[in-house]
Amino acid sequence: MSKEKIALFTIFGGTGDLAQRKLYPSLFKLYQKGYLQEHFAVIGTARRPWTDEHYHQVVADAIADLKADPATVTKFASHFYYQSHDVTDAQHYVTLKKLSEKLDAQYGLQDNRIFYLAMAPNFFGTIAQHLRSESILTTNGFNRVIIEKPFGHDFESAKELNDQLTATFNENQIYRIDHYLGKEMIQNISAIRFGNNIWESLWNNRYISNVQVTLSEKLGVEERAVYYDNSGALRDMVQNHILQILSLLTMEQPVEFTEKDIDVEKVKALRSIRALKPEEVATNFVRGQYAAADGVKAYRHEDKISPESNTDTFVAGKIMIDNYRWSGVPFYVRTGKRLADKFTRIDIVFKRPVLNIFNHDDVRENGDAKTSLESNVLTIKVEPTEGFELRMNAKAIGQGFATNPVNLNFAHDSAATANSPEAYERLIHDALNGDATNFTHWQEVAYSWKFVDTIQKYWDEHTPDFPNYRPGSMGPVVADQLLAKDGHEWVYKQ
Ligand SMILES: NC(=O)C1=CN([C@@H]2O[C@H](COP(=O)(O)OP(=O)(O)OC[C@H]3O[C@@H](n4cnc5c(N)ncnc54)[C@H](OP(=O)(O)O)[C@@H]3O)[C@@H](O)[C@H]2O)C=CC1
Ligand SMILES: O=C1O[C@H](COP(=O)(O)O)[C@@H](O)[C@H](O)[C@H]1O
Repeated sequence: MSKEKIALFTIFGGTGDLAQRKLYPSLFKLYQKGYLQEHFAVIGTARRPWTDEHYHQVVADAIADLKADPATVTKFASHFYYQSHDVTDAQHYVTLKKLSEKLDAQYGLQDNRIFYLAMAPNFFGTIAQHLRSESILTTNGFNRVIIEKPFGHDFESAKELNDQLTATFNENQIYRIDHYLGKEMIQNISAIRFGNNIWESLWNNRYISNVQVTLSEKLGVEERAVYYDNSGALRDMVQNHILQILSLLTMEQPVEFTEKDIDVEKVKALRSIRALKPEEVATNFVRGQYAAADGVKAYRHEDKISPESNTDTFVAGKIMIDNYRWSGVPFYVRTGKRLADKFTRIDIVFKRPVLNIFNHDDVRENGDAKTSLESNVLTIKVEPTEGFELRMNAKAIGQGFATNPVNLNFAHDSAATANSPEAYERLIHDALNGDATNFTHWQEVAYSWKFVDTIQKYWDEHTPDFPNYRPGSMGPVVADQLLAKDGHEWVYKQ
């Protein structure tokens, strides 16, 4: 059976950064792998008056790093068409419909449509409404819309946006992108949990002491200062990526590994997160903003950022899950810009053995049992290395009976990861297949915003003492104290 997928992509925001850095390279990789062949076309739209020839050059430049042979690049780019289009102008949709129908006939696209909204979210509702009112949606093939983040600014705006979208599309036609769900090792969470009895049987509050999720970035806000200053780390990373990861780590085993069953379990997990009362925010969540150091400008002195900005460029928090499996286990999360390094990791910290029988001095202290044995830690390395590490206690070589922690390591080999589809490529492929498993469903978005809104509201009402961390560090000292007061510490320290 041919693996070819047949569709017309209409990219709103076709001249933008996301389209050029992520979408065109991903489409090209799907083309190289034969998922896209003869029966696909792309209409790129935006306001600037580009010609098709110029657009082909932009597409070729966007994939230049992939070092493909020029003939293949030219053939691929020939499937791209540019339409100058202001999304607020109804007349432009009439032209868009004509071009879509022409390309459908030319490439045999069977009325299959993917609308990719790679634009600022305030336009999503307008676009969806025009797609319906100007009858751009087809009746015979599929119509799917891929929505970029951020999906709203808070619960109310997310709901309003969702209402606008669902006036045109059913929930099963809406693909809300969270690119972390397209990452190899995030998808691997389910494989290790449900594919290995040793983990699933220990995956609960009897054996796990705490879980730590770290999404660390070395860079600052780069080109996205205006968006970021209006968002901050909590909205930019916690509401979506971190809570999605948390739902995969904590959900119950789905009846079947299908979109519907996984969504049911993820929603239950997100519903089980203990909502914070306003007075509990300060003891459970801390925020930070980077100062100047070592030639790096302070956040408040970055281009397009107000010198008085109180936007959080770092957040760390403790999240409790009120269900039978997780009651009592803290989930510590942290993310930030201008930290020590660029990496993502999940550390599952197991409870220590109750006694250390190997060292008699340790066994009793003031009549209490005490152990100096280290906790076992399972680390899921999401990036840059993709793999797992397990810290165990083993006998130290030599006389006597001392123990040492040792690490068991597995990393995907670099050849395999080089060929593994990048997140956007994988997610676009899923959307072509009509598989929304690795996209965010509305109820998940809604519960995530409700949790985050309480924290954001408290922060908006209390002025922080910023800046409070050095670029190149792992964030403010309050992030360490958050764990220390529970008798824990971050597994990854600088
Ligand atoms: N860039 C990134 O790395 C990421 C981006 N995102 C999200 O993706 C979306 C796009 O981001 P990004 O590509 O960076 O943004 P850009 O500002 O680079 O692109 C915005 C696009 O919208 C077009 N546009 C603006 N106004 C109109 C209009 N009235 N009618 C038609 N087109 C218009 C612009 O083209 P023109 O000016 O020619 O009209 C441009 O193509 C945003 O929602 C962002 O949050 C999410 C994750 C990462
Ligand atoms: O969604 C976002 O993610 C990126 C980090 O993604 P990664 O795949 O490079 O880890 C972040 O830089 C950006 O601010 C945020 O909007």
